[in-house]
Amino acid sequence: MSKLSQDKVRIVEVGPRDGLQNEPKLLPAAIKIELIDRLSTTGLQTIEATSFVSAKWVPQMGDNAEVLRGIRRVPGISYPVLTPNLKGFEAALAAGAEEVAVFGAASDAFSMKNVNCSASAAIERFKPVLEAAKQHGVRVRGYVSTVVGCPYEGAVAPKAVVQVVKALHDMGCYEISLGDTIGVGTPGSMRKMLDEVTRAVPAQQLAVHCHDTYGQALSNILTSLEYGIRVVDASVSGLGGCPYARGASGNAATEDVVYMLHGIGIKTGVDLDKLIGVGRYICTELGRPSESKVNRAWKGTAPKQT
Ligand SMILES: CC(C)(COP(=O)([O-])OP(=O)([O-])OC[C@H]1O[C@@H](n2cnc3c(N)ncnc32)[C@H](O)[C@@H]1OP(=O)([O-])[O-])[C@@H](O)C(=O)NCCC(=O)NCCSC(=O)C[C@@](C)(O)CC(=O)[O-]
Repeated sequence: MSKLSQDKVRIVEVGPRDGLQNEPKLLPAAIKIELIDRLSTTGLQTIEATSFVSAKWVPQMGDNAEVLRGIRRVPGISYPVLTPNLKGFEAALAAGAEEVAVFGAASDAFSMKNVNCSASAAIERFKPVLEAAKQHGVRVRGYVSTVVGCPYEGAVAPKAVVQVVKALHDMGCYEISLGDTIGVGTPGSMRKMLDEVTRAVPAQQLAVHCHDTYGQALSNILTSLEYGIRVVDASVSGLGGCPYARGASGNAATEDVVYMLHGIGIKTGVDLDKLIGVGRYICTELGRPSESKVNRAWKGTAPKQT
């Protein structure tokens, strides 16, 4: 673990999408834009802005084009958006997307609830997205949900995860994010899954996306670092969850992830003070407390770490 202290981790901030898609309060586009603009001042390099899915399915993302068009894009920061199919990709492209993400799952039951088709049918829908993205010079990230557990099928076999990860990798996704969608994973189940996935696809092309339902997200992220993974998804103040995984809480809070990584000596480029300010801003707008322990405890400076 000592070698880690020279390393860098890129954080993919998913609060404006993964966070807000599952907040009961519908925020106006102007607040979402303000959130993303404020996040752009914190040193984050990747901020997932919205998703081009059906507003009938996820009404919270119905203002996707307005949000993507409204943000102030900072050079050097990527603002990916979710696109489940070609229709979503075309709408995202028209609104100026330069990076998109396709999202598959390792469990059929979850895939049916989430995108109304099986896991393998979803992969088929991604093929034209990847082709169109290539033509337009748009980068594509891939997600695999339910990598350790599914809300409908229970434990998920690592082999099922490998199959989807490999399909997305072979299709041309530059990075694949492994989603513990319902936050049931532990370092034990993460290791079993990562043992097999990192044999199939290099750790340099993987990310982790750990929801914190059972309070294991930071431990699971730390476990993924042991495997050489250096991209971590997180949601400011731990906002959100997944609309098709009832009871799942939000992602690891970005503030907590940054605090942990900086404590190990890993660089993220993120200014924790600024990030905490953004977390407080969006929680005030949502009228809810922050899920970030660091945000709640912060008194202006980090306590001395030993
Ligand atoms: C995928 C669909 C659209 C399929 O939905 P469907 O009903 O099977 O689609 P369809 O092709 O049969 O079309 C039905 C209607 O939807 C429209 N439609 C078709 N595509 C689009 C589109 N892209 N954008 C807007 N509208 C669309 C289409 O035009 C048509 O409109 P109508 O003729 O009825 O007026 C639907 O199931 C859907 O939108 N699902 C939402 C999924 C979602 O956003 N889930 C949350 C994100 S995933 C997640 O959170 C997990 C992740 C990534 O964070 C990682 C983790 O934690 O594991």
